[in-house]
Amino acid sequence: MAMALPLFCNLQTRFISSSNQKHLFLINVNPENSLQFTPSNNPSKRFINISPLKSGPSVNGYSVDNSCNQKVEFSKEGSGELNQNPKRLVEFIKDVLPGGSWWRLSSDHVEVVLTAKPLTVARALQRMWDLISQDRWVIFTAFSSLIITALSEISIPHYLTASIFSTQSNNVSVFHRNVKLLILLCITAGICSGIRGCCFGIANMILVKRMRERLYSTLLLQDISFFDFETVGDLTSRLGSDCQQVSRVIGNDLNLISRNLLQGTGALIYLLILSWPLGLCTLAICTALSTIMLLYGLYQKKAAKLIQDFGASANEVAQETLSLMRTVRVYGTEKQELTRYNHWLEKLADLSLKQSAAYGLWNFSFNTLYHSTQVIAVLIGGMFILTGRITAEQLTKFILYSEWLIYSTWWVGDNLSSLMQSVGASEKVFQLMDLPPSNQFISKGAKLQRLMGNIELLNISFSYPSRTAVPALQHINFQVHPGEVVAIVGLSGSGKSTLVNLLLRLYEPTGGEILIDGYPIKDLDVKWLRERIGYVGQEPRLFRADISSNIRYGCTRVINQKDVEWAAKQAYAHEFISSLPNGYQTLVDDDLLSGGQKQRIAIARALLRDPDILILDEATSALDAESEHNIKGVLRAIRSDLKTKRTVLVIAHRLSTIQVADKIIVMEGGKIVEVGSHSELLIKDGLYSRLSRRQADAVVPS
Ligand SMILES: Nc1ncnc2c1ncn2[C@@H]1O[C@H](COP(=O)(O)OP(=O)(O)OP(=O)(O)O)[C@@H](O)[C@H]1O
Repeated sequence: MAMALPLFCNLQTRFISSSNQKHLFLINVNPENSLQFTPSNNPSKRFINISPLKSGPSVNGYSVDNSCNQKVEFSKEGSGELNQNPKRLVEFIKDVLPGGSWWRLSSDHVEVVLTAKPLTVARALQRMWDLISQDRWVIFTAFSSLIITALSEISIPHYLTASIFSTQSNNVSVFHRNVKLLILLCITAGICSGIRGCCFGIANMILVKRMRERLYSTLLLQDISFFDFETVGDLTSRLGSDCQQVSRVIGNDLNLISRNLLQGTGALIYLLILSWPLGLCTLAICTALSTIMLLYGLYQKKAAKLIQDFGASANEVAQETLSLMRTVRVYGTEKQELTRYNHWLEKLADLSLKQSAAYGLWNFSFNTLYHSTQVIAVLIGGMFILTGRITAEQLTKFILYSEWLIYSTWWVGDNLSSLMQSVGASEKVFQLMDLPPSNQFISKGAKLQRLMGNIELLNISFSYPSRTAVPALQHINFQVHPGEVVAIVGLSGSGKSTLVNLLLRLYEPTGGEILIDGYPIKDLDVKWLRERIGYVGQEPRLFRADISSNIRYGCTRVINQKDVEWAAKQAYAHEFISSLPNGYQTLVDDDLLSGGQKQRIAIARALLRDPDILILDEATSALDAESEHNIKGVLRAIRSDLKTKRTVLVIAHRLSTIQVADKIIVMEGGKIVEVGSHSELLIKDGLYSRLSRRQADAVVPS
């Protein structure tokens, strides 16, 4: 079986960062060498995964058409060829020997030039301490009991040996005293070890909870453009498995490292006191062990970081596929999706293989060095006994303590590598946690006494942060007077929803200014403003909750069930809700209702807020003809009812919906091309009248 590693001849993905590390760019180098920059707020993001599938390069497991893709073939069935070619055999051996190319950990052909300063262990521990410091009593209790346990345990071999040798010399009183001390030490070590375990467990739980809390709240306060770059799968992976991995630091790694460091130091001092030449031999072996351990730890840290990344990518694919299960089923792409998921699983397996091999090497080194300590101790110690420099009791104590020392070194090494892994995993979590909240949540804007609903757009231009080179809106100017019903129409992709996004301040315009009641929108308190806007999006999503809660969602004024039902009646949703077995208490989610029903609930949600500005973005697209007629009735009522006078912006493809509008704005390619009433625009015989005619033709058979 041959494994193909494609060379990306026409597409390279690189990450560079500007000096403040806050702006990253994705650069696509195409064959003409023109560069496309895509900025991001998120320093940690792998914007795109370019990785080889068996058939060629891919974007997150999807194949990318790359006609001039060159392939370099590596044979997995190397052994057959290796037998025939001794030169290849030598190369193969060189590759798999420690330090060879097989051990190299590659981040899947995505070259990360710089994301943020790599996180050191000290810095990671400092960050963890910041999170947990307000409950420092747990840590102090844990460490105090750890010290008592370690000291008790390390004293046990001394009294154990002394007890045995005191019986040999028939010294009963010394024997009794030693046995009593042994019992006391065992009980103390047992109790303190229990307290230690419990306190470290609590500290762990507090750490994970705070990390998740902090990360989640940081994510919730990010600009909407941040979510254009990040995927849900990646973020949930950071919140889930990455935080869990980090939790091992206090409960496991630090706990064991401290205990063994303490006991190892105690054992070393004891050994040097017993016999310094023998002690120095053991120390030399432990130093060799520590060096190997350090290298192994660094390797594990890098591997862990990659495992987190690949795990997040696998999660991303699974999340996407499972949430689009209906599409997958209808198009019969189960196999393709499995391949896409498998792609990341294979990468994970490959990494785990390297990790296991490294673990094997580490164990081999440990075992060899451990047994050499025993041999050296018996050899040199035996000679020392023969020359009368030490007693048999001292040599026994020496062997017991040197074993203790070497095991402590091994434990420290093992847990240090686990600590490195956790630090590797925490890197992205802390990077995300460090993202500053969106400016909208920091700046305190003005709150007007009341919102009249006058909207003015002055020379507005905009391009999405993820596609800065393509303008979505260009030099838009229009005004909506209070109480007016204004419709925005145009071909798909002409920028209608983008306009709404700017009005809702989901994005900030790149040029021009929006005025609300004469005030620049960016000077107004964004929360206050949004509370006064009712918005129904193109594809309203429902929360997994009962219908009543879904309608009440986000409503800040005091309301009761009657108000909820009033809003539902206004949106012509009351009838279908009442026909459900549990009425307004029926549990729904995004999949349990039809598109039209979801839209009606969303319209009820918007109306319940009693907004001064109502924005309906294709809010009637999924409604049947009768419901649409009813909604048109709502629009008419809004226009005529002076009590509920509000400014209404309607985006609609079905031009029949918006004939009642006071003004119709026609858009094309991000620009306004026509403005007028329905009849004025028909007379103009421009884009609107063309669209109108086309829709009429589609309805009336010729
Ligand atoms: N989050 C985004 N990131 C990058 N580009 C976007 C984003 N959302 C929309 N665009 C692009 O902006 C342009 C305008 O899109 P917009 O959604 O405003 O069109 P629209 O007129 O509302 O279309 P439709 O009637 O199909 O909803 C399109 O070219 C679209 O591809």
